[in-house]
Amino acid sequence: MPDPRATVVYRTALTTRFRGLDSRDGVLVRGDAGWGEFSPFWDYDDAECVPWLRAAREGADDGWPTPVRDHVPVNVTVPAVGPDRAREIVAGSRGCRTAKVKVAQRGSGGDLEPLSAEIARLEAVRDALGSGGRVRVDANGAWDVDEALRRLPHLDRAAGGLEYVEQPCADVAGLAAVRRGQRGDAAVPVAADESIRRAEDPLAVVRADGADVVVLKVQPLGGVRACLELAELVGLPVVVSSALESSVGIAAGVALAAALPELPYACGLATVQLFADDVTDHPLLPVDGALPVRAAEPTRAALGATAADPATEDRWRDRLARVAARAGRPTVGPAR
Ligand SMILES: O=C(O)CCC(=O)C1=CC=C[C@@H](O)[C@@H]1C(=O)O
Ligand SMILES: [Mg+2]
Repeated sequence: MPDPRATVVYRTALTTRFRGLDSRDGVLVRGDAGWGEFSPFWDYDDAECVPWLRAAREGADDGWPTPVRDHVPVNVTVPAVGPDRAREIVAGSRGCRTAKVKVAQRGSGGDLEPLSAEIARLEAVRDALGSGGRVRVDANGAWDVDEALRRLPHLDRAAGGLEYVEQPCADVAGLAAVRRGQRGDAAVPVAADESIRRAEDPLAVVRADGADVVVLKVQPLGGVRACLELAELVGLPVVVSSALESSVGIAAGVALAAALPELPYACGLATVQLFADDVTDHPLLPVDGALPVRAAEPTRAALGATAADPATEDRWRDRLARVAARAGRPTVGPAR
């Protein structure tokens, strides 16, 4: 096993296919302040990975700002699964009172999932949550404006009321058009995710009146402090969400959620539930629908169970070295 005081490459299967992935991998880096995670998805190029590395180094070298709360309410994340599995995921969510449901999935032929399948999933989620719970959907930018306006009233009804729709369309103009195009009294609020984390100018969506809520993810946005600054500039309610990390990366999201002055919505940080194995014996899993505000310390046994195969290990070490060279500072920890 690699020296856990330096850098460790992990890999785990996912319990349910998510974002087209059946497994997740990344690097944990250790510094004077603790642990950080560097785990950009493989479809991100080296330039896009630089903020992810900045976030990992913040966790390892600087630690987190002072929290203003000691727990963070979280949502259960329901991938694009059938109604029975959706019900099971909500029932096993450790008390989450909010569910985020993936919609607008494309099949292998490129066709959008039928509306009837999305309705069945949402009805099952509402049934499992009961009337007091909240339901939101995430379309990951896959609809055009007409498709969003056509589907949203049906999904809103099936869910017994949607809290918001995350990234219904790919671009800022589309988000603004979805906000404008809905009937006033039945309008589903719009949350911007990709329009913040993958945008050259994350404030463009705010200027265009394209969002009611913004989703902030620590790694792609360059760290907890960078997100706190962005939240202040944006001036809209913030939902902190994961980038599907191990408990080490989730702890950074929790640190952000804990430091925000206001936290009106449940956060998308319960995704360790999608990991078959975690890097610690004390995973950041919800208790009564909330995560405790604390760090996550990798443990020897868990690192053994999640140790990456040599090819994955080499791939990550090469990527880390390339991105570190771009970022202008040496890789954290000694090379192998
Ligand atoms: O917000 C959540 O409930 C969980 C995190 C989540 O949905 C995501 C994590 C990682 C990649 C993204 O495609 C996805 C998202 O779009 O928000
Ligand atoms: Mg999203």
